[in-house]
Amino acid sequence: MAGELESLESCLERHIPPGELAEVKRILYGGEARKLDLPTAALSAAQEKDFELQGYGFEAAPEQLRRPRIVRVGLIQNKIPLPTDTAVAVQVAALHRRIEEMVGVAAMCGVNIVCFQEAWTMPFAFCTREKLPWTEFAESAEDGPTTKFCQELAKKYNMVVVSPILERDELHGGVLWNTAVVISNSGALLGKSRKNHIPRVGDFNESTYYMEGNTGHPVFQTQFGAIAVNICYGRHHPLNWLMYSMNGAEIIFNPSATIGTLSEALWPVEARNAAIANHCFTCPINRVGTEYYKNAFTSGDGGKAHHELGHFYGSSYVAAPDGSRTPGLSRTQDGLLVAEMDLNLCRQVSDKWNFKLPATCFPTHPELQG
Ligand SMILES: NC(=O)NCCC(=O)O
Repeated sequence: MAGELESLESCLERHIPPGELAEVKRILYGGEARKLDLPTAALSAAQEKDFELQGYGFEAAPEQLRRPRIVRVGLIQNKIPLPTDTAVAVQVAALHRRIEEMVGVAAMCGVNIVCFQEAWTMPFAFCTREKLPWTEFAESAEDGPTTKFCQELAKKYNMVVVSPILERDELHGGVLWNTAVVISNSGALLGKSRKNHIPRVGDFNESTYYMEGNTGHPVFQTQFGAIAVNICYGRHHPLNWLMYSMNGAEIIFNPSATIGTLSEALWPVEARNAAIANHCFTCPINRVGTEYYKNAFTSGDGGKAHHELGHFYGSSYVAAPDGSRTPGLSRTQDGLLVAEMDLNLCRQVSDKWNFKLPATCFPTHPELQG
């Protein structure tokens, strides 16, 4: 990608004197994250399939009464492999193939829960405001081809799969939603979580297609921990994270599609702050690359019509409740980030800092009491 910075981390590594780098990382990231020793076969497969693979671990203190609750999550960010004017079914099939190879590598790395980027089966075409062919990418969350594909992956690899798609709810008038489908490691459908804050900012014209979701703040109990999905724009709303966390989420995924000129300065702050404020792990994932549309569209601001929404800057990362975080994946390349975490850290940090407890105990807020 000409002219795009590869990543903030590679820039720091290149330019900060080695003697000061560790201190810079401590201040910026809460310390040097422990690098996971990933299998050589996985590293070679990632290289061969042309995507970045990184792995980091978060520690918790040993406890007397609870065993460590170790889980590995995988975050996948990717470009669309084909031009946006390729036939819909061909684009979907190419994305399925790409994700299949990346999930195969996640399995080699022992990933228990994998999450893909927002609307992963399609270009992020909502900027265009055109209905066809983009609405043809919508599928049933319950039994659409993508859910069936993910169920096969889940069973094959004993992995929970979080699959954010454009949903068509055939049972309720064929209405569209922006939805994350959650599939258990057994392959069973655990449920779905609909995006509950819809952007009306810049060229993010998503309300032309779907409205605020009606599924509340569901939390899914998986074999590996309690998870929730706060889709993209929901990231900017602190109370949204709070609600998932109050409902018991230990890991909150944030599958996104966002561009450098709009949100890149917010990206490292918001999900990380949510992890701190809510004593949980957060996992923001952003797509990569620039997607080109044959028909130009305007921004409704008197400016010139254009063919691109902007550069999706990747930079997916994981933040822990103690405020530490992994480095981000590349700003320009497909990537898989593996993070190992001990979920005991959530309660340990909660007991230490107590950010949430006063609100739940405060007698003038009975609505917050269980
Ligand atoms: N996909 C989406 O909601 N994008 C809006 C922009 C942002 O939240 O950064």
